Amino acid sequence: MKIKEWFQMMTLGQPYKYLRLMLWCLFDSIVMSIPYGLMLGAVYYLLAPLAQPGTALPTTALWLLVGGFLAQLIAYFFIRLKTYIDASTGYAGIIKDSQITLGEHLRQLSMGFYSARDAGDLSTVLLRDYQTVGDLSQQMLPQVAVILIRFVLAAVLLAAFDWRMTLAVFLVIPLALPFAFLSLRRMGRISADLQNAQREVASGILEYVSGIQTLRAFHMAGAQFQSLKRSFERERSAAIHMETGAAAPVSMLGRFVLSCGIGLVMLTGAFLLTRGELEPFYYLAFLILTLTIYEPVLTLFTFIADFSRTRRSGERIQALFQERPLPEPEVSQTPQGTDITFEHVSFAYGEKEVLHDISLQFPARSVTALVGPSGSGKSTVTRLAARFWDVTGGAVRLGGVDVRDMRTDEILGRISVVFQDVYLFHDSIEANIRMGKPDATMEEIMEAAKAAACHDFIMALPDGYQTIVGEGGSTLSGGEKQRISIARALLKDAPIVLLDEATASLDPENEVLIQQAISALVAEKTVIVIAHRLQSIMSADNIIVLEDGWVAESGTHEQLLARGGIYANLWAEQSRAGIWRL
Ligand SMILES: Nc1ncnc2c1ncn2[C@@H]1O[C@H](COP(=O)(O)OP(=O)(O)OP(=O)(O)O)[C@@H](O)[C@H]1O
Repeated sequence: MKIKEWFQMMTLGQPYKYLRLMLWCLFDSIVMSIPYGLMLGAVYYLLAPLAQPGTALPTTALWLLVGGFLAQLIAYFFIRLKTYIDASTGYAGIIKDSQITLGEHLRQLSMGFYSARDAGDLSTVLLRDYQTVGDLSQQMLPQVAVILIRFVLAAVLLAAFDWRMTLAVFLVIPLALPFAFLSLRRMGRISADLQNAQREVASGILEYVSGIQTLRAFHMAGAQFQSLKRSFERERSAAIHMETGAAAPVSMLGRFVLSCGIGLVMLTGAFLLTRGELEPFYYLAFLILTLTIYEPVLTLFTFIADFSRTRRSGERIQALFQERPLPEPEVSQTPQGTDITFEHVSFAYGEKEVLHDISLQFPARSVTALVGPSGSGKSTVTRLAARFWDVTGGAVRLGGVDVRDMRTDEILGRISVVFQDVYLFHDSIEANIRMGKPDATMEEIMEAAKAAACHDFIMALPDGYQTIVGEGGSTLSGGEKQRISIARALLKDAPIVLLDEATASLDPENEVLIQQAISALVAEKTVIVIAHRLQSIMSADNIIVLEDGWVAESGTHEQLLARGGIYANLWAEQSRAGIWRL
């Protein structure tokens, strides 16, 4: 990876803001290095009388050095304070801005992106990955800046004293680096294991918590917990492996090589000293400065483990940024009417084509039902009508306009979607219904709730419309949730309704109520309904039977029965199964 790309990734796409912060850190590090210079000066003045007996101690110079040291202390206090405050608020700002930008970006991604995405995975990126990158770039990059400054300053200073000693100081650094890079690769592999284990744990927890009721009902909570426990175990052993298998050896190795460096400096110095080619003062100066150079290098070594972990987090954040939204037209065209047509539409999820050159008509203000075996492509058709994805061949038209020539919000503004997987937010019932029309009055909300047959059960709740719904709607029954989602759609009053009929069989009372709510919703609308029970769509204006992504047959209920094809068989099967309750 190029340094520029890496820097872009580590600074969460805001390198200039980050560089400004880093300049302060550099300044801070220069000021922090001043005492070393002053100390060397003091040592020099103290040693001078020893080297030439009879000379007086240069007290003025020594006092000046002490004064300089005090001034540095005061200056450093304020600079440190400024750097600390700026850095903390600055980094927090960088992370926040990047998260907001990512949030905005995610908002623009196609609905299809979400339906194919694991929620645990996304939240890992938004929470854990951001934290990992944030923590490290906050700690590591300033350290790198400090190391660079100290290196350059010390190298210049030392080279001015004695080039042979300078060589001895820096010789071990390139020797230690290859080991560090070798370990970096090894750690890359180990940290990939660790991150996979962490992701597995995050998804496992989410799944366990959301599915706990189902699991308990099937006496599977224990078994599923065992699998979650195994994920925890894997995470733990990967973390231990990371420390013992890679991090510890790297820092030990680095420490060893650099300790050899101190030995080398002492040896070279002693050799030059005995030959009279080096003054004792310079020998002392080298010993002090060698330590100040090696110390940050060691810190850098210990950062290597964190760096490889962070790199993957950074890559995952970038991968989300690189997800492209569906192309939006410059000017959104206005559809004439609300009919939907599929013209020779083909569609594939990745490599797998699931709709093959199909042409369909969904006339305005009429109910068209989609029927067919599981996996025949019914849901895909409804989702393509709302442009969750773009077709791979042909075109989907809304009111004569290709949906690709309309802005997504223009399309979704005309469509009410009532799918099976109803999601209610952890908010009041009123707020959940209001989503359909943010500026609706309370009367309108109640009217919609009445039409969707949920007003009575809402009023029976202790807090009525202000009752807070559990996350995902968990405190309401399936039928109640579905009716609230219908009330939401009724309030939106969009001219097109996409409806996925519930597969789960509901109790007769709920079923009647839902049918009543649906009848209110679909009146005078362009409706595409996915029907699982044929009896509920007998009166549909048109029924399209899909099979393996092809249109097998279409017509009214009577026409299809008379035809004696797939529909007639399905009808006979469902009649035999005695599904009807009416
Ligand atoms: N997000 C997806 N990624 C990959 N393949 C998918 C995706 N969604 C659906 N499919 C596949 O596309 C095919 C058609 O699926 P679709 O959900 O449209 O069928 P369906 O008729 O609505 O089925 P069901 O009645 O069971 O809901 C199936 O083979 C399914 O496995």
